[in-house]
Amino acid sequence: MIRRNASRILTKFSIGNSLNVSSGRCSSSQTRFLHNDPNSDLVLSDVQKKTIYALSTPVGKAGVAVIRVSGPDALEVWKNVVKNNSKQLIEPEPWKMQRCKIVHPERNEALDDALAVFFKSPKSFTTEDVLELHIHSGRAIISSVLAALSALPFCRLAEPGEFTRRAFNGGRLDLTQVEGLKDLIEAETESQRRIALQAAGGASRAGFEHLRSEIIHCLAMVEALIDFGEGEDLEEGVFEEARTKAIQLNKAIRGHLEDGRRGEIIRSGLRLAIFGPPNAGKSSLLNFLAQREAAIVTSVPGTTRDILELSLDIGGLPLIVADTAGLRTTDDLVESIGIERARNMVQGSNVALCVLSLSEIYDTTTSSVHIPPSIKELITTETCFLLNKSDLLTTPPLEEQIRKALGQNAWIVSLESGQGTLEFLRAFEDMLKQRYDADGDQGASVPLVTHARHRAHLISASQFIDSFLQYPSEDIVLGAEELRYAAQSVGKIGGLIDVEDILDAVFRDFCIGK
Ligand SMILES: Nc1nc2c(ncn2[C@@H]2O[C@H](COP(=O)(O)OP(=O)(O)OP(=O)(O)O)[C@@H](O)[C@H]2O)c(=O)[nH]1
Ligand SMILES: [K+]
Ligand SMILES: [Mg+2]
Repeated sequence: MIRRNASRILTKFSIGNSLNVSSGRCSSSQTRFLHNDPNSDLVLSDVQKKTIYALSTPVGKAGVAVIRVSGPDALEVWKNVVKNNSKQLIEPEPWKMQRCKIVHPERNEALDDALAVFFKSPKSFTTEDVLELHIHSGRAIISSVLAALSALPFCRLAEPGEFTRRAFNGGRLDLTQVEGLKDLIEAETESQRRIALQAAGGASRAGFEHLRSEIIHCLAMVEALIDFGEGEDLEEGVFEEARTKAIQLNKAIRGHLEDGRRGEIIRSGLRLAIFGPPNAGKSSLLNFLAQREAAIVTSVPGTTRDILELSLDIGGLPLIVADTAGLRTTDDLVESIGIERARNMVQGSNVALCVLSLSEIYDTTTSSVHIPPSIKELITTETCFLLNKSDLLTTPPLEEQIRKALGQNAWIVSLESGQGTLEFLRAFEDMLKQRYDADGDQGASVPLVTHARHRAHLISASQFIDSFLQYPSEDIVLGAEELRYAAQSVGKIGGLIDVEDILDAVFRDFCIGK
């Protein structure tokens, strides 16, 4: 009786492709995958079965190049090409580097003096048998070894990303780890590296898996209620408990969604817009940040017309810094288009830095700050201020004074003399790290959502949970559907579907049927 009910739950969850369809149930160590299209037949297709090889390092002259081989015949590849000095077979000792000669399988000619290592399945990157040949990196050597491998009829050249694809299919990596691995390779700054390493190492996977198992736990309560009914076999109050849990879960999901998009911003680069009136020193600031004469600086107001963007690493954060046209009313057609672009740039930025000439906005007699209306309309509570040209005032105000009018993120500098610039840079970096960085001790914690895809699935999970909460206890069958969809939405983030945890949750938490 219990088993029948349990397998009914299981059947409902058997969506997507199964690696072991005929066996019905997966053992807890096995993992099943939900591909984006649940009807696709991607799993273990012919493409997967063959042994593949590829150069894993860039082509060119260097000390070492690595050729990777993966698949059921990796050992066969070893036997054909990995030999000792007398061109005799070497027995592979798994996971141990072995000195060898790489030999052409047909001509028996030594191609290179090398190191080889055999990774026995499943303890390998792809979970298949893997062979790595560490050869000297030179065009002729690399092509002779690749040609030798192509002479083996049971091997073929790998498609782009195919090793990682196999690691995913084998359950070594989930989708967040695949994305993390790609981001790690592409990381250009410290914060990007840190965030990608977390994801590649499985921290995002663990976070999403936890969320999904909590939803499943909630679903299991509702399922038990449907199957056994409250009162007889189940304790009272299960429905309320499920609702309370669902409310908590939605709160947790919203917490992840309301992270200021830090993860996505760090991956793609933080957009910093420099804006302000003409001649304030906006282009001078860009040049200071870039440490080169990237933008034209002249005493002519309206020098910058179009947007000039540079990618910079500031304090380990990736910034896309935009210098913009000075904001003023003008009859010049070209300049007015530039000003329109500047406004859009400020509004679309993550951080806006307003550069003002201190002598023009600070009244020394009244100690007050006056900002032109064309600038004022673009200012928000998040706007940062750089009051430039302090050298033009005999007694410039203290930063504390101007912060009373402009907020904490305001600094006084002279980009010409260099006065205050390093202090500004340090404080500005700290502020950015506080807002965006994924460094545990410096700023905020590592964000869970690093891709728009994660966000979309989390939003739909949250909506399904909301729908569940709309149903009264008489309609829990319909409510359960919503929870099921919520779990699936979170499952899609990692591309993983593991059915065993549903059953575990049911049997662990309820004393059913005694
Ligand atoms: N005295 C003084 N002059 C400065 C300072 N910073 C910049 N300047 C000068 O101010 C003028 C304008 O500088 P830019 O950097 O071109 O100013 P901008 O805001 O980009 O100007 P537009 O592109 O025309 O809007 C140039 O002559 C700079 O040399 C400063 O700290 N002190
Ligand atoms: K100028
Ligand atoms: Mg300029």
